[in-house]
Amino acid sequence: MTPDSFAQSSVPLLAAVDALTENGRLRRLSGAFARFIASLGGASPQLMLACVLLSELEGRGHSCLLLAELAGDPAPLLGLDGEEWTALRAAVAAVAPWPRNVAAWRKLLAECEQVWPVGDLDFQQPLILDGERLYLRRYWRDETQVAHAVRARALGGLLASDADDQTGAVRHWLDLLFPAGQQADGVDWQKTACAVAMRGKLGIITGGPGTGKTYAVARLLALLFATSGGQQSGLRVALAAPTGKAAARLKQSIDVALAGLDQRVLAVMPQRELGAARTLHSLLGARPDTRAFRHHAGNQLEVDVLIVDEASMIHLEMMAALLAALPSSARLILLGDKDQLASVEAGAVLGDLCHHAEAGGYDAETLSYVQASTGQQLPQHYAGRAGPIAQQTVMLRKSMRFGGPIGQLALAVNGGDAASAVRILRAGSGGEDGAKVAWTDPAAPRDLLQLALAGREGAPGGYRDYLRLVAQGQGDGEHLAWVQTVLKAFETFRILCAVRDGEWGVSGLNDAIEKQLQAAGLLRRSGEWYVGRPVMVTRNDYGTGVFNGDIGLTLPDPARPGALRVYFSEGDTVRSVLATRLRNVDTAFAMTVHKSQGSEFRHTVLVLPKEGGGVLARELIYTGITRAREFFTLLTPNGQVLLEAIAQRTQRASGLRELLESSQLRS
Ligand SMILES: Nc1ncnc2c1ncn2[C@@H]1O[C@H](COP(=O)(O)OP(=O)(O)OP(=O)(O)O)[C@@H](O)[C@H]1O
Repeated sequence: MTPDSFAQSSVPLLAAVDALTENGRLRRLSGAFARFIASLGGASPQLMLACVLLSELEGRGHSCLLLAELAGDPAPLLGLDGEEWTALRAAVAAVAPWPRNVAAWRKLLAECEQVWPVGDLDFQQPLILDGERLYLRRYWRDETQVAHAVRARALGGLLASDADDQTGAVRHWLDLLFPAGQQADGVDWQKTACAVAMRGKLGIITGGPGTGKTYAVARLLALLFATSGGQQSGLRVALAAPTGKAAARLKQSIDVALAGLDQRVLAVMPQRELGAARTLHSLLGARPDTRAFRHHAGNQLEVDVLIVDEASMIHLEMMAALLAALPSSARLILLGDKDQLASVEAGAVLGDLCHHAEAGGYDAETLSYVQASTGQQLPQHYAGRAGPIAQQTVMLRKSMRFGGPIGQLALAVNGGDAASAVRILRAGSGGEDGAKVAWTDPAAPRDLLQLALAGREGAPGGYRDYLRLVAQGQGDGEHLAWVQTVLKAFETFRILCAVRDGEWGVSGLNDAIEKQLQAAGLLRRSGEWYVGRPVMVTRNDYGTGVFNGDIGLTLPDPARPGALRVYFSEGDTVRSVLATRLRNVDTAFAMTVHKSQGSEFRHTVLVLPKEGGGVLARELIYTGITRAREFFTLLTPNGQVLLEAIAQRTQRASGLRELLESSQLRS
């Protein structure tokens, strides 16, 4: 085909793409990306359609496009209905042959000028065809780098079970640190996790909320100090998490856990303070207006141990950057819940890393090391040959915090058992006031407003509490102490939504709640900024030092009468910024489940919309439930939506899992 005939043959497809874009069914970026690829020359309508799909999927967190989806029916994956997909397909088929199966798609794409089929000579084409996956070059590179780096860490320099001195020392300290013994299946998984993390340069500890990940990692730190010189240890430890809130929570929990250590262990710990936990952006040295970091392969971090919490929130690009910046001599410990929602941006790194965590899959070498270092024989059903990452991964299986209905509900949802989930929720609602879990069927959003105002009978929260504290003012007390009291009260209760738009979404509910609180005399709104306004930052701002996802409260500035500041809680400290300096913020009485990751509230309300589909899946419900520390309320105008969501699993297309297992890594 000549360039002109290429352009002509793409006209019907681009018209179909534009029509869907106008209706808000496709991202504007997707059509623009396909046009950009066509502008480089030689793009067939089939390739342009693949580009549109690839771009759409990237927006939904997938790192690649599986040719099997392209050859089958990708409509559900794209959130399109059958007719919309048929229109796109017909626009291609009208002018060019429609590839019949995966092999035909592979052949067609491999012949495109803008596609690099891995293994051929690389001309730096923007698209990459790797086996039966089509990638944007950036994600292919990130996946490859992550797989290389993680495998190298999992394989390199492992302690052997017969390395008598070192393994013996690990055993000695572990027996002291974990005297109580069994937790689940006759195994102390926390002790096992510490032993496995001591074995090499990678330790992955996954588990649901309250399974003691932080408790275990605090003991791991003590063990690392004890075996590296005790009080004279010069071990450089860094603590980090994807968000400021999660970082502050990690530091607080580690401090509490360290304080509870046995005196014999404390005696060998260095007296110096662990540094504050930082966000990954700050640890790596993010720079304004660029995706590059100050720390990278050529200027690595100066740490010996890096502990990263809430690892499920780390997206592919960030994980690649983190691994590049970490010296190979440093130990990386990842903590997180593999069943939570994956990162907002592309990738499902922790989920891919933890693919075998449930089953174990430990090989003979690992079993023998665990026996030598912990004195425990893992049950036979955890034995297997699951690859190097699985050997360095331990799943904590018993919640130390949730025994009651919230824990049971989370388990039922995670296991896809909708009937039990409904039973637990309904039993709570029918029971006494103050039930730990409850289900409310509102007819209209205004039914939610009472809950937003005052919580439910016997369960704490409602925004009334913190707003009353705001109204009382600081009196004769110290300003900062008052701010901390108000922030604490605000943190007890939160309304989480599954979706952003519509009357049951974040935007509709924020408006409605604001009006209700105003009508109740709890808010005095005048203009955009008002005393008591909770806000969420929607974009990193290096000038003011606030980051996407940070939540703050607007309160009077003690130094300037009439001025307002937004206060952000960070563990024991509070940061504040003049309200007028914050440009990218939303009101945050209601927030999405996605944005709530890394936070917990005493009472969490999860609001589901009237219609299912889209983002509504098991992981979202599970993440919402596990944000509740003591009380959970589900609110949905249509119970069917809950059932459908529990039945639906989120699968993100990625080649990472396969790569991690492969002994022949692409390069
Ligand atoms: N082995 C244990 N013995 C006694 N208490 C424990 C043990 N493990 C954990 N806990 C307690 O259980 C609670 C939850 O533990 P921890 O905060 O470490 O869990 P987590 O998995 O890090 O939770 P989250 O998901 O909230 O981050 C804490 O109060 C902790 O002190």
